[in-house]
Amino acid sequence: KGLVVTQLDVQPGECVKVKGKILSDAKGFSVNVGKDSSTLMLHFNPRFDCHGDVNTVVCNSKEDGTWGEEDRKADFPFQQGDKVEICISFDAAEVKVKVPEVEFEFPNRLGMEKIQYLAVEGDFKVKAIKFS
Ligand SMILES: C=CCO[C@@H]1O[C@H](CO)[C@@H](O[C@@H]2O[C@H](CO)[C@H](O)[C@H](OCc3cn(Cc4cccc(/C=C/CN=C(N)N)c4)nn3)[C@H]2O)[C@H](O)[C@H]1NC(C)=O
Repeated sequence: KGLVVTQLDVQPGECVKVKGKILSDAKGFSVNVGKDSSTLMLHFNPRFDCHGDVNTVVCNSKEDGTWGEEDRKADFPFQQGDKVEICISFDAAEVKVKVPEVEFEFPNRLGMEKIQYLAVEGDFKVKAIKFS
């Protein structure tokens, strides 16, 4: 199922860092932060080849189990087999996802004031997580 961390209390301006390795035959993976699995500030979903998407980062929010509008990003700074470090931070207006060379932004649609939940799913092997 993947790594799930609950009972977090990450405040605006703080950073959730996920270090790991993308599988060499990855089809996709996702990093999810929010309140719980049904209420996500951000579903960050790089797709190598899945759901009909090729090399596309799909971002979305989820409110009480209902997906919001998808936001497909132009950049795709990932390669199968890569080691990556993904840093997520947020403020009242937006969520930022920093990876080497690229920073993605996504609106804080739900106006969440803290991150209590982190889940990493799919073709990604988590090596470390750090909260700073
Ligand atoms: C065109 C038809 C209608 O439009 C499509 O409609 C689909 C269903 O709504 C959307 O898809 C949905 O989009 C959502 C975001 O909005 C979530 O990503 C959701 O996934 C949830 C989910 C996560 N997870 C765990 C997970 C996450 C990542 C990888 C894996 C597994 C890797 C597989 N590895 C292998 N096999 N080696 C597993 N499971 N389900 C996805 O189903 C498509 O984007 C959308 N496409 C477009 C262009 O609009």
